[in-house]
Amino acid sequence: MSTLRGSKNYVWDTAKPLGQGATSLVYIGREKRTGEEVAVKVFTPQSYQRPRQVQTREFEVMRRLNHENVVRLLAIEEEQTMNGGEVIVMELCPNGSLYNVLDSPENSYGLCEEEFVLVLEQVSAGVKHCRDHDIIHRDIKPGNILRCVAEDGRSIYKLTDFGAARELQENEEFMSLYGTEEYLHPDMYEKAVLRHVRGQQFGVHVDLWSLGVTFYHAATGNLPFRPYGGRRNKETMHLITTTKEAGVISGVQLTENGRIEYRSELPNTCRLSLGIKRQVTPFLAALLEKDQSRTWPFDQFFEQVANITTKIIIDAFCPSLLLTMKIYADNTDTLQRLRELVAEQTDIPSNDQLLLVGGQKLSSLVQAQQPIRDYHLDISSTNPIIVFSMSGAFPQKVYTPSVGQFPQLTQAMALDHDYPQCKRCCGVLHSIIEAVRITTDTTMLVNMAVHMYCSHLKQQLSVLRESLSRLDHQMGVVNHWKQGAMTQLEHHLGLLQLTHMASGPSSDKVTKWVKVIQAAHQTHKNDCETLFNKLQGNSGQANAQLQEAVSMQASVGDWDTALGCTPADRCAEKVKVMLDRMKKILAMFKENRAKRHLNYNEEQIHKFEKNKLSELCTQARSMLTDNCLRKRKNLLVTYKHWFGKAAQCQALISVVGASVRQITEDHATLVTKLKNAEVGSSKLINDCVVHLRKDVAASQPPVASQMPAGMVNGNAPHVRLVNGSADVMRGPGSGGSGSGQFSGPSNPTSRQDRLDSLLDGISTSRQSLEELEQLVNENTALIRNFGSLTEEEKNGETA
Ligand SMILES: Nc1ncnc2c1ncn2[C@@H]1O[C@H](COP(=O)(O)OP(=O)(O)OP(=O)(O)O)[C@@H](O)[C@H]1O
Repeated sequence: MSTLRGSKNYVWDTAKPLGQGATSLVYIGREKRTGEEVAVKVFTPQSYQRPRQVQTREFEVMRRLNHENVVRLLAIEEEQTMNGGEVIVMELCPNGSLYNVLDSPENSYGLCEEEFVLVLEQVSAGVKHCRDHDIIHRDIKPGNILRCVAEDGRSIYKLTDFGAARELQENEEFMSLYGTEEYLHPDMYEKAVLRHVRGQQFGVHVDLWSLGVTFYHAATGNLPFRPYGGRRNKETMHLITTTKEAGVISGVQLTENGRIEYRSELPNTCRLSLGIKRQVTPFLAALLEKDQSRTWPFDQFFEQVANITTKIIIDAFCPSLLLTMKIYADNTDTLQRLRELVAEQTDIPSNDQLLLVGGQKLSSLVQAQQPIRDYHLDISSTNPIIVFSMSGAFPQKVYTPSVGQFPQLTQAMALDHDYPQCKRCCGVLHSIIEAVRITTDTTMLVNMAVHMYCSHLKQQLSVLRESLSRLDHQMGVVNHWKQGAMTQLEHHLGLLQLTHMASGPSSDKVTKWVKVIQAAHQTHKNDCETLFNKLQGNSGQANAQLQEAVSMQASVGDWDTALGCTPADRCAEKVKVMLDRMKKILAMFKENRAKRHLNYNEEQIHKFEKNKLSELCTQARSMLTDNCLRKRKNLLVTYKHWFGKAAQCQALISVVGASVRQITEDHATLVTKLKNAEVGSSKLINDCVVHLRKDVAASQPPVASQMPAGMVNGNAPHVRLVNGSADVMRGPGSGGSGSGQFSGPSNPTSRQDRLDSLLDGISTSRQSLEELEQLVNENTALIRNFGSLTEEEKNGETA
């Protein structure tokens, strides 16, 4: 007899249903015209015993929904049989449900992070679409979340089974009972499962509780509330959910009538990173809140989901903790916030963190106020931000990858138990593979971290070496200039003494000026010499420390990259081989369970396989603990020792760095002092010149047409530079003694002008070292020029 059935536009094969629910069977079908595959939900005869309005509600609800994360309704058609009812034709979701995903041994301890975030985001989007149409689902659970696979291989989750759904506003309530007991809100559980009749009304928030249980299940592979004995222990189930305190996200009873273990944190075996756990835990606690006055409105739930799913995820690794991290940051967060988030996971305070990316300091790659979303850095799980403590502090806590516990395997053969036990073993083996992979990755990352830290030390040393050698060079220049400036001041004094000789009536005044200028000059000279000597001493010390740091760095560079579990050990591959063997045993145990009775030979083979299962468990456990985790421990001890040395080297580098900064500052102070010395002395000399000019002007009748204005009214002389080219080091007093050549303007308009130039030059001050050096040169030329003037000219007389 044909198993094909149909409606006007569709046919379906009833031989092999896709799934079965309480009220229906779902089959794969095809559209007659296009051949497109669809899912056809055919209702069981019992379902027609429900009131008509309840039956049609599913159609009505589905007609109103249209969203990527809700299974799409294609048609509602009459089955073409004598008493065929209406069937629902939907898009086909051929990859099972979230329940099937979670039932796979691979996900025994929950989904991986990427998949979990997809579930969170997409299920919430589906629920939001329902809420936007004032619809509550009332039977949210992994079995009612179907999975499709997109073209890029990623999962798409879709809400299905609107058999219990109805229209309900946020402030409305309902009385009827729907849902699957483990996922039911405690109040509904009390009424539907415990049958306590209290006439309770329920609001839309019951969906939030079911979502909380579903997300917990997806995150951990287990239900959050588990009484001993499971479903049959209904009173305890109700007790757990109704007596749990706010913030508690799970309650488990491990022994009959035993204590209930409440937890506010996700279990260690959960595969999610610490980063997302910090986001998800309070979120689950809010959803699993029985007290209506404390439950979230839907808007807050959607907001929180968006908050988690739109975060930027940054990979980081802390070698001192052997911890691989995912940092969940907001779009607008900046470097400081990133440091705070790292501190939350590592306990290394923000201001003690050294963050390296590809060997470079993160702070040198991004700006302090730059939002993280604009970091265009190639950060990934294989190239994470490496987090060190600058002070060399070593955190106390250590992360060890958590794995599940193998069940106690009994010797006796028990067909019903052996299959689920073997399935649990497969789950544990999956978690061991993941732990082994983490251990191998950690080794690689520690090697990378050591390499990066070494190059960071080297980089700093080379910068310091360069800074010190630049400072040494500058010291030479400053010394050169210092001597020149001091010599110049001597020249000025010499010049004044010449003026003194020529000034006759003003001789006493000049003597006073000379004394004042000499005293000031001496003070400046002492000051500059003291600082210069200090600088020389510090620079010598910094150079010696730098040498010490260089040799320390060389010894820090020794690191054995073969420490720890490496890919060359092929540990993960070895455990995978064990898993393949175990899966074969699982398949056999499944068949045997279905047979319910085995003959003698089959029984013997079953027993052999059960022993093999036990051996595989021992082998895998030993591979992890005696090999991988032991090596991991050794790696940490060696790293700790290495980091101690590296941190010492870093500390010395910091000392040298501080010295270099101090030397640079002192250097700047010395330059300022030298400038001040020169400007100060020049000003005194200038004042002296102005006074002396006044005296000269008062004692000799001026020739008005040839006198510069500044000389007549006694104002500060106008600065006119003469470009000298003589070398300042040609010898102190060389200009003053008249031994040099005049190198100023070749044809001065008058000797009076030349004398003015000479005096003007003396009173000129400059801003920068180069300018001052040039001034020294210029003034030396002026002084030399002075020697070629006649006595009259020196007294200001014109030819
Ligand atoms: N569109 C679909 N594509 C693929 N499989 C589907 C589809 N719809 C339903 N199924 C399968 O059929 C099963 C039963 O469907 P559904 O949950 O809608 O039926 P039900 O009778 O309302 O069930 P319940 O007992 O949850 O009320 C689902 O668990 C799923 O495995």
